[in-house]
Amino acid sequence: MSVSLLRVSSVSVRFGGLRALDDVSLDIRPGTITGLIGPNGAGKTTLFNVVAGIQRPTSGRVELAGRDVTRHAPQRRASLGLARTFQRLEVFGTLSVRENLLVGAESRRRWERSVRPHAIVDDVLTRLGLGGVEQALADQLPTGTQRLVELGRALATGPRLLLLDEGASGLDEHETAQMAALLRTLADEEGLTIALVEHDMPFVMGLSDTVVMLDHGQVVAAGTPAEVRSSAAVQAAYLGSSTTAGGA
Ligand SMILES: Nc1ncnc2c1ncn2[C@@H]1O[C@H](COP(=O)(O)OP(=O)(O)OP(=O)(O)O)[C@@H](O)[C@H]1O
Repeated sequence: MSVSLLRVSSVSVRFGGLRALDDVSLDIRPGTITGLIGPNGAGKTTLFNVVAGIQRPTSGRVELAGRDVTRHAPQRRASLGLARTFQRLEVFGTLSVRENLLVGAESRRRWERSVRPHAIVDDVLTRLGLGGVEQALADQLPTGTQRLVELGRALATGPRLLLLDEGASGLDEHETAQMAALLRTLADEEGLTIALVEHDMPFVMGLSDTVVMLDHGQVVAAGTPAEVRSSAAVQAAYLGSSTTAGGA
């Protein structure tokens, strides 16, 4: 039996009268890529926030590697192997690429005292092909490279589970394909578990092992990309749009 790395059980989040999440459950197996789709306002970011510990659920439970983390602060979850990136690019523009990655590596040292931050950064620079720009200031780099820096900073914390909130947003077709290949390699060769929110349907469907669709805070479809693509819920939500979802 394969053990879930992430288990979300019956999670609901209410903002006043609004049910942003309504009894959501999902399991993510180690080393897999899960794509989270759904129209604007479906609850995708709220679900990420619940998993990351930024949003306390009104009810339900979150387990990371078999441990109940529902009441754990974000930093404690990070120490258990959770990292996330944000919808808006969040690189430190006035720091160099190396310094950006060091922020991630230094935070890892808080819970793993033996790590050598510069060695971690060297490794991430190599894995992401960023060695040539390590001294460049992040905000002087093109969006595609900044997305890699953001990813690199998350990787430098040594995650087991990476939450990517629109990590391919703003990338051109070529960069998007490169990002997909990179994420696939991280999952297949390093066993990294990835959950991603993405509006680019070909990207999600081509990359994910499992796709989960949220609508009005509920899981309305879940399965392989082929299963989800043919589900009535997806057909209804995205009828007439084969390339993008949600319109963001
Ligand atoms: N802090 C908050 N207070 C009140 N309502 C909120 C809050 N955060 C989110 N919401 C509402 O909860 C619902 C779900 O929002 P959420 O951002 O999770 O959706 P999403 O699927 O990520 O949307 P998008 O694709 O546009 O990013 C929306 O109706 C949103 O307006």
